[in-house]
Amino acid sequence: MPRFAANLSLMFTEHAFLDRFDAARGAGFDAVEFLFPYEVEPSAIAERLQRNRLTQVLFNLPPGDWAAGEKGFAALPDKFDELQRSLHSALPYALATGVKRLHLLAGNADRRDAAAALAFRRSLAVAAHFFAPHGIDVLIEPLNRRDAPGYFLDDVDYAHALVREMAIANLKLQFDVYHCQILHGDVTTRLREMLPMIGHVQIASVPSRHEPDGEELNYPFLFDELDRLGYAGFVGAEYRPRGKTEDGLGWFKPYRAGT
Ligand SMILES: O=C(O)[C@@H](O)C(=O)CO
Ligand SMILES: [Mg+2]
Repeated sequence: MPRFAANLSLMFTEHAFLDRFDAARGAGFDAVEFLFPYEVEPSAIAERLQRNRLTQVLFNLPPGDWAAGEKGFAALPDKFDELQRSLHSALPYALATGVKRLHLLAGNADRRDAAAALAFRRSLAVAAHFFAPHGIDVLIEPLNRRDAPGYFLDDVDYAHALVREMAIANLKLQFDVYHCQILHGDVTTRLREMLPMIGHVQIASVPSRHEPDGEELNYPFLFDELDRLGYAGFVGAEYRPRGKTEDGLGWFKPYRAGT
């Protein structure tokens, strides 16, 4: 049975950020993820995780000015210093939360630009090397072009080939089913092919990015497929609830611990 993590940047937003940990536990989750922790002290997050016996499964490395549309720096040759500083800023959060996966954002750049592609490879190697002594994987995630126009990493096959080719033990693919379905389709075949490189899976319905309970994809089939493939990682519920988060958890009921 897949192990689900509630994404606290999108779910339980009825509550203040720190109170979302309590709400996730109350709804039966054992694990959480979120986009960015950087506006809260690491110790405050650690305290909520401990109090609720929650596993922190993922968060993103700093993105730059997110509100202004920045989405990281890894593929931006002129921002290598900023990339390096961002690794240091994330480390105290990683240590306090015990997280074992960090998503490295690529930034807005053209994938066909040789300088951007080279910068991306260099950043991946540097970030993976930086976090390896802490037992932390660095993940890259292709985003669809409708939600993230201009984003460097806009192709799942390219990302998978890159991770395979670089062959760094703690560099992995973050396979967001929602983005993959919008970019390419053929999700099941890609999961089968890419599983050895996959460090994290995320889900949402397509096209609405609401609860994973209908629309284009058959999630019960995909969850069973992850089991058939022997996927041992987490599945991040990264969706925007249609209404109150608790009211939309019907999809999760069969997978709740103790049910
Ligand atoms: O899918 C997404 O949007 C997220 O996983 C993310 O990290 C975007 O930055
Ligand atoms: Mg995602």
